Amino acid sequence: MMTHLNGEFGVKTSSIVREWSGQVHPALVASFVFLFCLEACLWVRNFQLKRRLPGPFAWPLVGNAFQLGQMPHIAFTKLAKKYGNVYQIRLGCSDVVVLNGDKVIRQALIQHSTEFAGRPNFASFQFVAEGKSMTFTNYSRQWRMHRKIAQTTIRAFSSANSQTKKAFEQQIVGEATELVEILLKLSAQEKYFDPAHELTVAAANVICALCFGKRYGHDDVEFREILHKVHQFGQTVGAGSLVDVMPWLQTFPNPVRSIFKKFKCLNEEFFAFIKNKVEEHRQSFDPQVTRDMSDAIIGVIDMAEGDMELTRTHTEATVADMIGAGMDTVSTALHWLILLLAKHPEIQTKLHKVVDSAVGRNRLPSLEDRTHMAYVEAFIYETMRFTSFVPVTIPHSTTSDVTVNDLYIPKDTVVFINQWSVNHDPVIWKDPHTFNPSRFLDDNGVLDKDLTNNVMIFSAGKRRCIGDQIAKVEIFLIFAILLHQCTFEKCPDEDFSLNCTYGLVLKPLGYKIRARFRGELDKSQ
Ligand code: HEM
Repeated sequence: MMTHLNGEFGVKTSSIVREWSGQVHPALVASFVFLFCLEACLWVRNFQLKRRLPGPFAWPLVGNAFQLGQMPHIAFTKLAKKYGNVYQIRLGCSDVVVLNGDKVIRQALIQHSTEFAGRPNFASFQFVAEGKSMTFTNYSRQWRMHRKIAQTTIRAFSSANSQTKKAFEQQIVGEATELVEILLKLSAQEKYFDPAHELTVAAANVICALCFGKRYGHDDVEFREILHKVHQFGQTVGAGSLVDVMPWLQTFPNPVRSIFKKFKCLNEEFFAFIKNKVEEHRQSFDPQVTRDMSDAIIGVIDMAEGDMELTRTHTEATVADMIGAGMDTVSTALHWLILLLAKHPEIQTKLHKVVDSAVGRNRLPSLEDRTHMAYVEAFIYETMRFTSFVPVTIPHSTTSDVTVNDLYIPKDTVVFINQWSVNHDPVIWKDPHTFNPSRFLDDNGVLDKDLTNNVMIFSAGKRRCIGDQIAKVEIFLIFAILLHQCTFEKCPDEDFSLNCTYGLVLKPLGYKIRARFRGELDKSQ
């Protein structure tokens, strides 16, 4: 019934590391040696001048970049055992402080929320939404205003009142029922398949309907391309990405520079798609009728241009932030949920019983059923905790000097927040490497809210995810409907390991399942 995580998580080699192993021209080797010596001299000087935090020895030029391996969050957790929960590494030319463990991370993000609310001045961040992305800009008065507008817009279209709540719910139910149909179609003639693409389209359609009032077919070619770009984006901006910490790699041909060029292109193409959609909205904009989130943002930012520091490009960037953040994350959660469901048939049977007894067989699950399905919620929380599929947040930076755990961190330091270490912290989790949804239920089968609050997947503090509530609603409803309608069986030829690819999100490596229909709704009851 339980899955042990140790040794089960594997990883597909990151494209940077894989490509880096190629040959470079001798002249470049000479430049490399020169730079290495220069950096060594600077390093010795800095070492004598700076008050350093604990941390591993950092090699000149590359620092600790190649010590992080293919799963940086695991390497960070191992280093914490040796150097404590606050330590410093060096990545290329950047000093990076890594925060680990529940206590330290909450102390930093909640008690010192403003000090840790910055974003580093990374080269890649300047290319996201022409440098106007709320997600990737540093802490400032303008950023606070930008974030407030984005948050208020999300609330207005998901939870502001019973009418918006119902409309949002109906949109999700529509996507989930279409998803069921497609999964069953793909399972025809006993076929096994990877559900990744269908889950991505379902999640993407929910956020596209909110932003543009439009959804796409599962085979739409233009949409497929956009989804692919969002996926590639996440592969480049995760912690441990070399493009930002070794800017000198951009000065001569090498695989990292190629990856960076590709990153710029995909950002331009993705932003062009968003701009085009927002421009269509501007053409037909009517201040009396707010059709969707694009209209709402146009109504606030475009219409107040001149009175506010935000421009029309910020309008487009806000929409890009929502679409970019809302697609890959929710679909990855669903991808892990189905993998773990198929991997644990005995848990799946229990979940079916819970759903049937809360909902019956004459209607589909709704949000109101949530309180009667504690075990379903527990399964979702345990999946988030166990996989920690956003293992490290988007990099933070300090906005002023700050002390954490009695250790001094200067202003403008890059900070990595290791969420995986919170979710596997042995101080708060019993057997953290065991998959056990029941850990979230008390003796009466009621969901333990204190424990669910300990799961960290949406970060905390001033940079906490602004889509957390809509993500939770979406994940619960889609998952509950899939459970109500289908049984998922794993392909017997596969070992169903928890191998994954590393990026901003950890994605399961392709796996195959089959969906079986659990029977027509009995409308006569
Ligand atoms: C399961 C789904 C999701 C997960 C696990 C997730 C997780 C995260 C994490 C870890 C961050 C970074 C926080 C930090 O840097 O400390 C973040 C930021 C963000 N998320 Fe989400 N997210 C999810 C869904 C969504 C959705 C559906 C939306 C929008 C509609 C969204 C919008 C954002 C935005 C705009 C930010 C940037 C916040 C800022 O920099 O101030 N997310 N999310």
